[in-house]
Amino acid sequence: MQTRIDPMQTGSVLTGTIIKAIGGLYTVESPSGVFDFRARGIFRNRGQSPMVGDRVQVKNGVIDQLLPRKNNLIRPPLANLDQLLFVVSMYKPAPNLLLLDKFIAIAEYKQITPILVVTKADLEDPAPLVEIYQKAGIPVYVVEYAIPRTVDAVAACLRGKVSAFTGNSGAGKSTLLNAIDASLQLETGSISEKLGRGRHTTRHAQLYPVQGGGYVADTPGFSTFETNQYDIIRKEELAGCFREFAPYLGQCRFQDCCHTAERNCALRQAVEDGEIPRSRYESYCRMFEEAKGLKEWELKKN
Ligand SMILES: Nc1nc2c(ncn2[C@@H]2O[C@H](COP(=O)(O)OP(=O)(O)OP(=O)(O)O)[C@@H](O)[C@H]2O)c(=O)[nH]1
Ligand SMILES: [Zn+2]
Repeated sequence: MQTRIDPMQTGSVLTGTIIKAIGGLYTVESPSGVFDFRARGIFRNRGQSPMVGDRVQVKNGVIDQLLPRKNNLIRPPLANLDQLLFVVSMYKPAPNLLLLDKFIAIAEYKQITPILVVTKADLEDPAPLVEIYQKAGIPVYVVEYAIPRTVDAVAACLRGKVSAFTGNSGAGKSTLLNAIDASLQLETGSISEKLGRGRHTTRHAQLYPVQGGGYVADTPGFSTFETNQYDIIRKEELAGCFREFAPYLGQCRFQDCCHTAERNCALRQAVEDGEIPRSRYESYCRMFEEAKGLKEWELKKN
């Protein structure tokens, strides 16, 4: 624990987390309090840019050093995420498993824990979806607003972690955050108030402290996680982004097995045996085909 210091005082050093970034002004939460700082010009020269979620060192009232990042997303711009909660509704919109598996793979690739949150379970039986993802080893929460503990369970999984929510329009993100806000008591007011306003106008992200530790990230008016050219996974690395494939990798007849059409493929056998969910395997094959078509220059940006 740092002792309380005046961050503007000459010679002072402070370490904290950027919780907000607007127009070159960074809000840093530290053991000494919450302060706004600018960053040294050197970052711009190096093409580095401090991001929300970054751990930084502040010297003489200026952000002087970015501490190493665990991971980062480009859109929304966020560093050091621990977990991504994918909000998927059972009905209108219906689940799109290929899209979901793409996002999950990107999270795995960036070493962000994927978590599935199923909504509108009152409108359509969630059991088949839950079975697929539980079998895949991904944490699944089914939210039913008539049963408060199902909301509390989601709130509890946020404590002590840096989390972000994402999902299709209409999947129920705002509804969920509203419900969570009460059981979680997010500081600095309600996130949900910021959701749905100024949609697609701002792209900056913000971290909201969670009582008991941790943060929830939100991008005002924009909480959809986008895939873009930065989120491309090489075909050789793709199988490693499906956690339930792990026990079978290296077990195939051919060392360089792509697991798409080869004979004596341990992974394909596991699908036949019902050990790997078929829909997950199909997503892998679709993504593998897409990754095969990538040009080297598209991968360099990663
Ligand atoms: N029946 C039912 N309706 C729900 C549930 N969750 C959300 N809804 C409804 O679904 C609609 C969309 O929910 P929102 O929370 O606005 O969805 P969103 O993901 O925030 O959508 P965007 O703001 O477009 O990104 C609203 O009419 C909600 O009342 C649920 O669990 N059951
Ligand atoms: Zn194989």
